[in-house]
Amino acid sequence: MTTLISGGQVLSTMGASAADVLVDGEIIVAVGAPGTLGPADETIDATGKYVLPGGIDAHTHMEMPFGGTHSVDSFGTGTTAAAWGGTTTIIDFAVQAKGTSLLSTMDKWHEKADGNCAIDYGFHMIVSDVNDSSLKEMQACVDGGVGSFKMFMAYPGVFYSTDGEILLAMQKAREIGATIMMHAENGIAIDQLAAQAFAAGKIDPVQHGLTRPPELEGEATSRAIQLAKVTGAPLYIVHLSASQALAAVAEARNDGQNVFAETCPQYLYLSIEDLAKPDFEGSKYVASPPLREKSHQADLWRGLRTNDLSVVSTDHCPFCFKDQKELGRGDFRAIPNGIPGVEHRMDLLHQGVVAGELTLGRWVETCSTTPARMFGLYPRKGVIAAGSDADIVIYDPAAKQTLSVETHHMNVDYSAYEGMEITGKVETVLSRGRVVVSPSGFSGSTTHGKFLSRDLNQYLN
Ligand SMILES: NC(=O)NCCC(=O)O
Ligand SMILES: [Zn+2]
Ligand SMILES: [Zn+2]
Repeated sequence: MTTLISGGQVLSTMGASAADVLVDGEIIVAVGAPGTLGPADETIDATGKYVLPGGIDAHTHMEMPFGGTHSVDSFGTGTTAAAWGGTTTIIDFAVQAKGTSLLSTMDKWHEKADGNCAIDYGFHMIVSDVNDSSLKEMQACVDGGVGSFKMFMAYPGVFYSTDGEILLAMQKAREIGATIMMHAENGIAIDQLAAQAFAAGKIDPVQHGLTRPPELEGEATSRAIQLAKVTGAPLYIVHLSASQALAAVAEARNDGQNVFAETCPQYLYLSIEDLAKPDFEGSKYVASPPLREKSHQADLWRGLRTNDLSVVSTDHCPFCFKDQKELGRGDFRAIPNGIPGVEHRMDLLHQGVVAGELTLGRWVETCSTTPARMFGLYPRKGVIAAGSDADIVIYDPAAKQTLSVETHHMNVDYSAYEGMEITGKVETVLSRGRVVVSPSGFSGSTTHGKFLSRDLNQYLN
């Protein structure tokens, strides 16, 4: 079966150019001047639209156990919502519980995801129990296509690793060519501040932000960078939110160190004012690192332009307001951490293009091409080119939409972006050549997505 996408502006990291795209089965077979390809079994008219590589969200948490509950999107509902929003690949986190092995964790995540995804998916591994055997197992994870390991300087007693444990994992990563991803917040200091606030009767959601000051993200980021320098391991800072952390990343990159960072749409658009909303509404915005003062946002947009921030991921981790966020009424420390967003990343970053913060090329680069390159998926994913998977988004840059819980497809009872007006909308999405979203609705299936075993040799290009 062949499909011709004709008349559109094909986007790459270089910007837009008028071209047609021919798909045969699951693969793009040609990209050519308008009118030069085809005929095909089916033609999709993309006149006036962008034709871009499907989004790659390198940071999601489907069905994640956290804070005594689970994030509410299953792999099925979460990947379906992702597809609606123009994301055709996710990389989710398998979570090692203390006392368990990395390999049994990987098996468990395969059981959850395999046969249950609407789009292709890979895994990173969260290492929360550093010991001789888990260090050894890191190589087996790499062999199983999982070559990136997230560690936490936050959440003492849960996911937290000491500096010594981080050093050991970084040494191993350096030895086997893997990447360490870091949740960089000083969790030991934060827990003291949070306990003091609670003891003083300060219980509201905004305290989550006030007790996690940006300096403690900056400090942890600098510490992770120094540990990476000593060990020679590449480092990827996840969900960077604060100007102080960005400055540390920029300095390391200027010095030529292999340090990379992502930010997330919530840090570009939402702020501590959302966390301070009355009637416990602020709980909808509790995530770590927390939403910051608005003054950080301009620095983050600049970081995206200068490539000190290389990737935009969502850190999609949805908990319902009712029954889940509610667990922390009376104690902000018990509010499950996470904000839903897997469906909206492409639209929200397109707003950056509309506002003049990003070029079209940078939109594609931060949301698709760079995550593909960094995590061993390029050129199979992240580019519209002959030989690549036909993961293609046809995007109408002039369409208008309003984000809302009433219209989104994520399995969560609120939208963090309720009422936000967006210019631009996904019109059609192909996942490996199959139309999964079109103006007639969702036509995919949650058995379509395949596990992506990632190639370490492609990492961090
Ligand atoms: N970010 C967050 O609040 N929840 C998900 C877990 C994590 O990424 O730290
Ligand atoms: Zn994290
Ligand atoms: Zn996360």
